[in-house]
Amino acid sequence: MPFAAEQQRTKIPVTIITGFLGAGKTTLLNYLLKERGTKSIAVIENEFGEVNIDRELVADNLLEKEDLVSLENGCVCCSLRKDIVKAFAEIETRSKGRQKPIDAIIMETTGLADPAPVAFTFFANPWVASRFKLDSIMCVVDSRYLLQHLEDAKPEGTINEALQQIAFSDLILLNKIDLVSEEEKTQVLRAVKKINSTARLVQCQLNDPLQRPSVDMLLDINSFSINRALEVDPNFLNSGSESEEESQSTNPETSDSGRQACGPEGSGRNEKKERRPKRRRKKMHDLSNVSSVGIIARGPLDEYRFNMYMKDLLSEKARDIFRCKGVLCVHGYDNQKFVFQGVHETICYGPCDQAWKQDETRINQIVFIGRGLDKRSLIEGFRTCVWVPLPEGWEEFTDPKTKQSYYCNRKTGEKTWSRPAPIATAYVTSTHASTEQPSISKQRKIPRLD
Ligand SMILES: Nc1nc2c(ncn2[C@@H]2O[C@H](COP(=O)(O)OP(=O)(O)OP(=O)(O)O)[C@@H](O)[C@H]2O)c(=O)[nH]1
Repeated sequence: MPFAAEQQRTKIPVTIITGFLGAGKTTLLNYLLKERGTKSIAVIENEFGEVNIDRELVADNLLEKEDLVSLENGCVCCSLRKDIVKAFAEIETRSKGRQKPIDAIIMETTGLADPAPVAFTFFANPWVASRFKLDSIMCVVDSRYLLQHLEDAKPEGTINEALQQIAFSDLILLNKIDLVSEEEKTQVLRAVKKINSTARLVQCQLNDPLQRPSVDMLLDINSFSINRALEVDPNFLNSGSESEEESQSTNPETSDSGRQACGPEGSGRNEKKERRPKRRRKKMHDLSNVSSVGIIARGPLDEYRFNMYMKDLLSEKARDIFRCKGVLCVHGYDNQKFVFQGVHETICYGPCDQAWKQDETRINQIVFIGRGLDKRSLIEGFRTCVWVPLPEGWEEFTDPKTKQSYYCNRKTGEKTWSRPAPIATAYVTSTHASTEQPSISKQRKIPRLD
């Protein structure tokens, strides 16, 4: 075998999973991990919000917990670009202790990431290029919301993330076909083909074992093509912001390809950049009006209150809340852990496969990602959902017809539907608050709200 081909063969294939918020990327990742057979797979998980729910949802499908590297609270295409190289280095270091070497890496990007700069790392950084090859960029499309996301008005000169993700992929999974009519599906297919007519297109329902593509169709398929990337963006190979020294770096510790990231904050002015020759102006990745609010609350949730809170919130804000998800501890369910998943107004809330472990701290973690989020009212609302014991004299009853709880004061005879509990003991923290850090989540550096 010629040397170049042999070298290519021994590189670890990397699959990038892209797709808008809530499209089904983690569902796909978990499916690939469960059905991996004898392959040993490492995962790079990138989460936009500081509260990392996906790590929790993926962890149980890993062979070893060391197989997961998390890049949190930012986008790999923006502020965390330099961290991609470090993540690869981390995987290489960790895999040295393994009996079986890593066969493949899957990187799940945030739903707001532009895959182009991530792909660029494979060509710009010689250290990465010598060890890893980009096998495929796979885009999971949410058939129900794609058209809405494509229509989103974006400021002049900025990218539409949903469009860019489709344009840059070589395999497109048209997911959630159970949620659209035939006519809607035809419209979505037409829109996808208009953006990208060359990618392989597979219709699927990733949450249904009978409607998923086989793993062989998804991993180690060698379908990324640099020529196609250049067709989509002739400037692709200039698209990074690496300076000459950075892109030649063979040491991942010093690699700093994220310094001049896309987006208004990242278009940083350092001297190196100003000395470089001018390139054709690229579209920016502008997330200035999009934010995430992460909330961590100790103590079980009152199920009824939480339902009401979400119902009220989504009846007003469903279009702007792109995504919410959480792991919850609900009062009255012993060790049962709950997962909450929301994509705009589509909500799914149910028991998790795993129970709370004996020594696990029972906390609720929830994250909202969206446009123009009102952080304080989200947190205050969530605070009222935390369950606390009833005050002296009050008892809880269940209405036999509606099955809804109501409360009765034994002494005064007063009745009420809403829980008459003081909520001052509720303990809620926000990832965006500014005061000091409580003990509950030390390693995540989440500041305390109250
Ligand atoms: N109806 C339906 N729901 C699906 C399908 N695939 C995934 N889901 C659900 O969609 C929700 C979001 O799925 P995830 O896999 O977490 O989406 P994601 O793209 O990883 O989300 P982010 O990481 O937040 O961007 C979950 O409730 C899934 O169970 C599908 O084919 N049909």
